[in-house]
Amino acid sequence: LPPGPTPLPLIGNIHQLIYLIWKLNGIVPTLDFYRKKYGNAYTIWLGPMPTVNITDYEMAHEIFVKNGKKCQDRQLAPVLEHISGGHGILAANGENWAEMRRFTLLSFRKMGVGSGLMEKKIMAELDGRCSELDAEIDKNGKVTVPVDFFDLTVGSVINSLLVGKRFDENSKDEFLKIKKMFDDSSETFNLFDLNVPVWFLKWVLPWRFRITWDARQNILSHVGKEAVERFQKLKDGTYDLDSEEPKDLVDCFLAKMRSENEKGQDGHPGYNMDALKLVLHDLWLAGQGTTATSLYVGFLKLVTHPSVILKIQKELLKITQGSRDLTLQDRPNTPYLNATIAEIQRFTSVLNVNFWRINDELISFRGFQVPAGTMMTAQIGALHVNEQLFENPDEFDPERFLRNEKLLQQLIPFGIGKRSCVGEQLARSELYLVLGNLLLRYDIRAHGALPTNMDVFPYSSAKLPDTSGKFEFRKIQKT
Ligand code: HEM
Repeated sequence: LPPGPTPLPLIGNIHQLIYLIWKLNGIVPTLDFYRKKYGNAYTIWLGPMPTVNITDYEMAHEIFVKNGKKCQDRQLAPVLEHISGGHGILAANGENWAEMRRFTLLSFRKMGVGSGLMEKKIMAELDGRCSELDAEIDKNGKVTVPVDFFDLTVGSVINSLLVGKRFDENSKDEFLKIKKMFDDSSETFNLFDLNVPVWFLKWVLPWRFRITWDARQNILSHVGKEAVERFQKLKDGTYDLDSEEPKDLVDCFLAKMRSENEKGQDGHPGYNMDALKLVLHDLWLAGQGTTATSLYVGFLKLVTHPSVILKIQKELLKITQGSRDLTLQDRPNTPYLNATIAEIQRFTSVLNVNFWRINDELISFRGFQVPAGTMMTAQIGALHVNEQLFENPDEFDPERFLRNEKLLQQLIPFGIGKRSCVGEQLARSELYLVLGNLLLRYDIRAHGALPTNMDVFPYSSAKLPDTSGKFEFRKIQKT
């Protein structure tokens, strides 16, 4: 195994980890500390289990792409596996996972993700949100924009894709309720919960087990409500499916479920209502907060770097002449905006600790022999602050990606290999269209003091910034 701190029997390196996470104030600085000490591949023992952590792109590629088939299973947090029963995408493995991942990617393609159709949906949502801002600007000359704006825009896009409904003024509260449930459950979920066995939680810390269980059940019934209602209507004959032009992911799933059921014994057993709820849950969980946080952090960075805003606006005005919206087809002609989005994603790195994979065969790399059954991962957060790849990593410097084009490839905000992000195309489209078009339409500044704490729960597995920051938008007058 790669080198690492000396483990103690039974507890491994847990005592050192707890001390360092406390002393350095977070998981990413701790992983970075070990990288500096042991190199880009190092072993940390979580109790009796070794974990191999990778903080370099080339090495991550060698393991998770070249040896991709050997490590497509995820180390599932026992409590989440217990709740999901092995269904869904995030906390599933094997045939069930592969089928649901394939199904989701295919359905996304059918619904136009990565094509003009999805672009239209994103722009329609953005236009709707902007018209609310414009009404306020017409009255007061400016509008104050809190994090909810990004949350609702992204939440609406994902909700229309999944269940065909955007969040408007009437359903805004429903969105905020679901969002709060997700946030609360991520805040309480940490490194400990990722690994501890269910029996231990149930018997020794039953209140902690209840928090996770209740949160997930609540979320599942909220997110799945629409699907259950539609299934009922389908049974009553008051709803019909159009498998050629599905309205949303629920339609795609119900059509597939029907066709698999018709095959009888030969049909895939994974298509049932519990599985549908879990797929919806996973896509909502993985797709909403990540994208909205990237936009919010992006604007925090931009308003504190007004020269970057000016350069983007100059680039965008040149190609749109200020007379049309920015489209996905413009991407090859907006290198500065592309570089800025990359730098925002490097800063945001949404996971403090990436999910571990388990290799099912021995993996040899750089003289190390990692036996089957080891937990391995590319630690994205630590990789993105590795100064060997990203010089002066604490600086917000979009131009680093223009000075060295290879860097774009070495940035892996969506993970790497067989378990990389299913929503990458959708997220990239949203970041480009929302960020670019807002900068084309508005003069954007900070409203009051901005928070500097980018990780309010540095011990949790996801990175959650202080969301109290607000922005002021004023319309840019078109020439
Ligand atoms: C900026 C936005 C996003 C970022 C930074 C992001 C990042 C990630 C990362 C780092 C992973 C884990 C990869 C690994 O295990 O190596 C992941 C997995 C995943 N993401 Fe995303 N994601 C984003 C948006 C989305 C969206 C919009 C969706 C869905 C609509 C989505 C759905 C998923 C799913 C389902 C997985 C699990 C894939 C699997 O296990 O096979 N993500 N994402």
